[in-house]
Formats: sequence, C-alpha cells, structure tokens
Amino acid sequence: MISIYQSEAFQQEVLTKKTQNEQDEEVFQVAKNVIADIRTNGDQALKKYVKKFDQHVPTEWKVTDQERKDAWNQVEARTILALKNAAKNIKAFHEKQLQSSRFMQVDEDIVSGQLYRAIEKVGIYVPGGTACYPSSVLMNAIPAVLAGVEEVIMVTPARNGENIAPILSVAADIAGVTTIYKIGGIQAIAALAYGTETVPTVDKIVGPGNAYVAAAKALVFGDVGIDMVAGPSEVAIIADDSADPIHVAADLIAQAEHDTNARSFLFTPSAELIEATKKELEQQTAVLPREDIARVSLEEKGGLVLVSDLDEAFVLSNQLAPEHLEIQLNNPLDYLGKIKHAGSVFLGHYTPESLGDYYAGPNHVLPTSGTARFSSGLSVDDFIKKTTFLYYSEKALTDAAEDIVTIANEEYLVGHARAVEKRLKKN
Ligand SMILES: NC(=O)c1ccc[n+]([C@@H]2O[C@H](COP(=O)([O-])OP(=O)(O)OC[C@H]3O[C@@H](n4cnc5c(N)ncnc54)[C@H](O)[C@@H]3O)[C@@H](O)[C@H]2O)c1
Ligand SMILES: N[C@H](CO)Cc1c[nH]c[nH+]1
Ligand SMILES: [Zn+2]
Repeated sequence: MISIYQSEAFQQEVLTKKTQNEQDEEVFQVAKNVIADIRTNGDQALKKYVKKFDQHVPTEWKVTDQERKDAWNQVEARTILALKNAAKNIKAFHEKQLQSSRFMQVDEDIVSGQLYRAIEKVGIYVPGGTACYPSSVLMNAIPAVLAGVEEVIMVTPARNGENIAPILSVAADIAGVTTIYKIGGIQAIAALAYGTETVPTVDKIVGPGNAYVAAAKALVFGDVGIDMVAGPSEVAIIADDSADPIHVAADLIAQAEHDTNARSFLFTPSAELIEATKKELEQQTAVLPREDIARVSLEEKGGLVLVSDLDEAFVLSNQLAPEHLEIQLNNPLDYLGKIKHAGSVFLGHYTPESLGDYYAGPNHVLPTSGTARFSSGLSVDDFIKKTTFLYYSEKALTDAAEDIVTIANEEYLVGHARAVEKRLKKN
C-alpha cells in the first residue's frame, strides 16, 4: 500500500525528484502538432482532433440558449441550491480582492497613478475527462465576472460526445459565463488561443486540466495570457496525536481520487497515527467508487512521513510547497507563522480540503508541483491589468530635467536627453 518514509528518505526520494516524468516530452510534442494544425486550418483541424481524442464530434460546438434553458429542468432543485450557496460564498470572498484605480497627487505639479482595467475576453477551461467539475466553473468564472471581464467563454469536452452535463451549464449560468463550447483537451486551448471559424480568440485562458491541457496552455502562453501550468493535485497534512486517523485518511483519499498522479502526504511525529492512518486508508479505499484511481495514486505517489517533531514537519512541507496544506493540530492558528509556501491552508480538525474545493470561498485553482514558492491561486487579480499613468507640469519637468539628462547621457541615449532638453525654456 502507501509508502512510509523517515524524513531523510522523503527528502531524497520525493523532494529532490522532479515531479515531471518521461511522458511530458511526448505530451508536449502531441500538443505542439495539434496547435500548429488548428492555427493553420481552423475548424477543419479542430474537428479532426475532437474525433481523434474524444471519439465523437458534436453536431453543434456551441451550447445553444435552448440547451442552457433546458439544463435547469434536468438538475435537482437541491443541487441548484447547493451551487447557489457555494457561489454566494465564493463571490463574497473574491469581492474583497477587488481594488480601485489609484490616483496620487504627488504635489501640485505632479500626478501619477494606476488604472485597473479588466481583461476583455477570457477563456475558462473546465475539465471533463474522467469527472465533472461544476465547482471549477464557479471558481474560474466568478472572479472573472467580478473583475469586469466582458466575455467569459467556457470550454469543456462533451459528455458522450454530444452534450455537456446539465449541471455544468447551470453552474455557468449561476457564475455568469457568456458562451460555452463543447470542446476539450489541447484542441480547445488551441481554438481559444488562435480562433477558428467557430471559436473566437480570447486574451487569457485560465483553469485546470490534465497533462495535455497543461502542455497546450504552456505552449500558447505569450500569444495569450494563462493563469498557471497546473500539475496533478496535491495535499499535505501536518498532524499529531490530536488528529483522528479516520479524518486524516479520508482527506488523503479525497485528493488521491482525483487522478492517479495526485499526491497525498502526511507529516507527523506520531508513529501511532501513521499506523492507524495506514489501516484506515486500506479500509476506506476499498469502498470508494473511484478505488482504482485512488489506490494507484496512494501507492505510487503518496506517503506517510515520520518526522522528529512538528518543526521538522513544517520544514518538509515548506520544501514541498504543496497545493493544499491541512493543519490537523489543536490551536491551528498558532502555526500560521511557520507556513512559508502553500497554495491554500486548511486549519483545524473540522476544516477538510473539501470545504475549500466546493464551498467556503477561497479559490480551488491553486499552484501545484512546488510552484507555490513563487505563485498564488486564482483570484480577481488574474483578470485585471494595471496601467500606470503620469502627469508633470512644465515646472516639474524643469526641476527634474538635470537628473533625467544625466542618466540618459550615462546610457548613451542622447535622444532621450534631448526629448527633455527641447522642452526647457531657454534663459
Ligand atoms: N487544480 C484544480 O483546481 C483542479 C480542479 C479539478 C480538476 N483538476 C484536475 O484536472 C484534471 C482533469 O483531467 P481529465 O482528464 O479528467 O479532464 P480534461 O478535461 O483535463 O482532459 C480531457 C481531454 O484530454 C484529451 N486527451 C485525453 N487523452 C489524450 C491523448 N492521449 N492525447 C491527446 N489528448 C488527450 C481529450 O481531448 C479529453 O477531452 C485532473 O488531473 C484533475 O486532478 C484540477
Ligand atoms: N481539489 C481540486 C483542486 O486541486 C479541486 C476540486 C474540484 N472538485 C473537487 N475538488
Ligand atoms: Zn478536490
């Protein structure tokens, strides 16, 4: 079953190993070819790859208004209520991230500032291969709409080749998605980046997906913006004897059931907790509908790590920089200062990651594979550009002229110096 590590072995066997595997190069090559073909040949190539990778080409790419309306009758009222409640929480959390343009009156002759402007057209990728993620619709679209994005274009592969799950359409309506296309994988990213006869181009593409989607996003970056290149999902749990092994195992499994490549780790100074969690993992995995996926993930990518004390647990966790970090300790807020790198943190014995995945408010699109060292989860900021502005009066420019001319001359850019000098009054 799952591997048990001493901290040194974990350092050597997991932390120093790159999470990318040999398959990556192959995936990138496939993505490169598909993108080039769609960029040149538009819909004709798009159709070819939908057939190749998703086996069936939908009669219509775009989800019609009628389909979106009908979807509301195909989803349980209780499910719609849960989605609306989650959307309310997500909106309330992200609203606090909104900022206004800044206007600074430096003195009576100088004004400077920053204009905050929303990106106009955004594409959101909603994964749809092995699972259905209405929560990802909410997490991607709500901050975009709050930021003021005019067109939010959602792409997701069709279920059974023809339709998208009605719940995705309902979530899209709740979140304010403008248009939905039934296209997934590399082909969807290429279509959004370069446009086809049917699919419009966007300025930025956000949202999680499998290795093919991630490779495609990395390849189109530069021509369009992207949020991040997300790898497989991760959770790290720091716990001691105050934690319940039933809860610890359940949370490790919740991450493992996403993907065979998902990574779930426990860091604890308690050998008893490791033993009990191992037993629980066996029992709970055996009765999981996605047992096959979770078992492979836990056996091949997961680990229970015995550390000497909690300080060492935080050192290892900071080195891992996990996407999700759970602190299953008493007085969990006391440990916030020890966290240097993590995508999102879940504090205490009653805050499972599932709360954040679906409901509480913080975004679930988060940096993976150690990228929390230098990046953050999706937020309103991802949909905003900041344009600086400046005003100087004649007097202010005259006062600053000597400094500017001096630096320009040091850079041997005489034209720059003259652009200032030509404006000065000749005495
Ligand atoms: N970080 C997050 O917020 C978050 C949220 C939800 C899901 N996820 C992750 O997203 C991923 C979803 O993956 P998924 O596969 O279920 O859905 P997906 O929509 O990302 O990928 C499905 C598409 O991949 C393409 N594809 C499959 N095999 C291919 C091949 N051999 N060659 C070329 N293209 C191929 C197909 O076009 C298919 O439509 C999982 O890893 C999951 O953990 C992450
Ligand atoms: N855990 C995923 C992000 O890593 C998000 C998610 C969506 N649905 C369930 N979980
Ligand atoms: Zn999840």
